Amino acid sequence: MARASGVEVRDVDPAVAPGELAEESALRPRSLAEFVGQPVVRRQLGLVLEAARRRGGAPDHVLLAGPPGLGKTTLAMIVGVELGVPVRVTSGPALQHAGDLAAILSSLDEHEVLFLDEIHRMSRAAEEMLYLAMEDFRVDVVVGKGPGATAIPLPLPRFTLVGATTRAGMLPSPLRDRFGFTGHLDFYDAADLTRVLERSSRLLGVDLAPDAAREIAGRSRGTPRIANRLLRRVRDYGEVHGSGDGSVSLADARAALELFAVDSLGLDRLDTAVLDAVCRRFGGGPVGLSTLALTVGEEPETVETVCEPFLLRQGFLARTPRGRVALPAAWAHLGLAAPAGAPLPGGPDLDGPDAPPLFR
Ligand SMILES: Nc1ncnc2c1ncn2[C@@H]1O[C@H](COP(=O)(O)OP(=O)(O)OP(=O)(O)O)[C@@H](O)[C@H]1O
Repeated sequence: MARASGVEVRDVDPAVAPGELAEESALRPRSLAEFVGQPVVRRQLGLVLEAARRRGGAPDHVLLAGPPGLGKTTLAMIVGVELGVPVRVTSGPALQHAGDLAAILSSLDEHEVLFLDEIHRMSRAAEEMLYLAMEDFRVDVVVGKGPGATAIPLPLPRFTLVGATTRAGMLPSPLRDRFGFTGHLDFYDAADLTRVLERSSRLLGVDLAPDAAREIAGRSRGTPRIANRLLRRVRDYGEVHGSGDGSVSLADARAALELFAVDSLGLDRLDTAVLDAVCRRFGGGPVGLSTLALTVGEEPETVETVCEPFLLRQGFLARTPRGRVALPAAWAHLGLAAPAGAPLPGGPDLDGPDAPPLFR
């Protein structure tokens, strides 16, 4: 945990080396004005916060949904900064007992923000307690056991819950319905990622050539966290093999990205393994999620939340009632010829986060 602008900021990114966490944290935008891209969510959230500020009250609960690394945690911290209140941080997996949640809720101060990351991974008991806390600002603490047990209502301060999830479709509707605003974060386009990289390189003191920034942006999988990570590797390359004066050229960027095996579209090892499995191993599919995950040696949830959204968005894969299928772009990217009768883009649109489980 680190304190910044009166807000507790916790950075947990297993993909980043420990020495880089402070740097990663330093790159986080601290206000909505600094937050690049996501114009719709920025304007919607800006309005919700401004109205609450004018009323002098706490805003409605906010749900932030989208793939990893797009800025959900960053926005949660910004909610605290914009409202001028502290943010308490916890996560779904940490709330396995209702008592854990009751302890956090009862220690909140009036108008504080509670950031609950991975909210879809909360236990059922904590989730039920949260319904009451969100709606009536109270929890019922059960005292005693069996028929003699009594529920003692404990009033809570008026707080704002900011929930974040990579699996909006997994949230039960009573929970979803209790959020007054849901912001859906989408992958960033290359122009916005270029702006993220310009800002980050300024903060890191790297003199990044504009064409080098565009090159990194185009290979960042639409994700600011990946853009920042690649920038650090490109900076390393520039320091060791480049001019050594803090400047990074397009040639440095290309050589570094090649060294770290980031392909022309930014697909990483797992993305490529998934495409390769669907095309080569399963003849283009359909193949079910568990079989696919087993084949590439990953957890189904990782394949589904980290890898697939980008591959679906890029038109490499489609979901059908019988499983994942490769689209022509996947075959072309792997340099393979699509077999006759391979599915074409524009088939059944069953790949949204809210698609019924049958289709996932
Ligand atoms: N809009 C943005 N502008 C500039 N930088 C951004 C933006 N969004 C995210 N970043 C950068 O990307 C990093 C990752 O963002 P963040 O941790 O908020 O993502 P997340 O959606 O919460 O990811 P996860 O689901 O994995 O927790 C941040 O450290 C920040 O530097």
